[in-house]
Amino acid sequence: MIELRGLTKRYGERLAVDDVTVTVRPGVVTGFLGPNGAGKSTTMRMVLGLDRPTSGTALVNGRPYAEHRDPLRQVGALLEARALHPGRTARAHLQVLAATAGLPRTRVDAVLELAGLTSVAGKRVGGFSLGMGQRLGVATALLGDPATVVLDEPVNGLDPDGVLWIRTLARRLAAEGRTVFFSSHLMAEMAVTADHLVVMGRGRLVADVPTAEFIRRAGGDGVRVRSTRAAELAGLLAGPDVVVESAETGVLLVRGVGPEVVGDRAAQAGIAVHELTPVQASLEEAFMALTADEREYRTEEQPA
Ligand SMILES: Nc1ncnc2c1ncn2[C@@H]1O[C@H](COP(=O)(O)OP(=O)(O)OP(=O)(O)O)[C@@H](O)[C@H]1O
Repeated sequence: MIELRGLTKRYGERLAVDDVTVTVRPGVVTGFLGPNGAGKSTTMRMVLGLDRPTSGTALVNGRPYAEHRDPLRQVGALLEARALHPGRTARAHLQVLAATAGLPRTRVDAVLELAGLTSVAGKRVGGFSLGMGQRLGVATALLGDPATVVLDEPVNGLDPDGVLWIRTLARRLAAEGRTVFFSSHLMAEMAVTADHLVVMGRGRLVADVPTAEFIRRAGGDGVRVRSTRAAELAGLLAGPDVVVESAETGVLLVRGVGPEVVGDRAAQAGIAVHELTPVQASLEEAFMALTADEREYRTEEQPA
């Protein structure tokens, strides 16, 4: 579990993280979204004790990171900037870490296997591709069999196989009851991987909601209806929770009721319908709508 309470980080005049209070729960995959410069990396660094909050607290499994006596067993992290000794093999890299943290050597082979790196375990990491380096980063994060896993942009540089691997792994780790908190710029990836979303914009918390709810808030799912009697049908569908828009002549976009209701009402009135298509709002649209203010502000603030 990660608990942020009034978490704030100021760099000179800039409030990188502004009074953020949020709980990242175990058992679900939580995605961390926000435009560039929103404060995601700074927040993750404070969770991991790499940056000191100006005010507020960041607790991991009930304590600040620095107060844990066995930090690698508590939280595993993959951060964007990783320093790897290029001359070391993948196995040696993990063995050094395991020895330093007092972890059993068996964990090294276990995470090499988990990350699909067993066949290249004896190769020097200096020759690793970005994707292999990313897999080694994830293996490193999981070395201590941690209850909480923090991954900053884990799918960066991964091929489609690697992306699928991260998705499956994140879901498995959550199903095992761990807290999984990961950031990504790939909205489509978030939509299929994250159960819950924490969204930041300009240092502030913009949303802390289930993924489905996030999409619904920004317009939600709808039904596209085509009929020569569209205006008449729009009148029949009108209601307090129903929004009917007309995208083009003879076409309606209906929100608030499902395709069954639209079809039934049309049939009852004897109105022929030539198209009835459920339309899902994309996570990308939802994200853009929710963070528009934050991005506009930043553009004004930092002219290119
Ligand atoms: N060490 C630092 N000194 C000064 N300002 C910093 C420092 N680290 C971050 N910032 C500023 O704090 C703000 C938040 O940055 P941060 O890297 O946390 O954002 P982010 O959401 O991770 O962005 P990105 O997606 O681009 O990585 C930015 O305006 C950044 O310029």
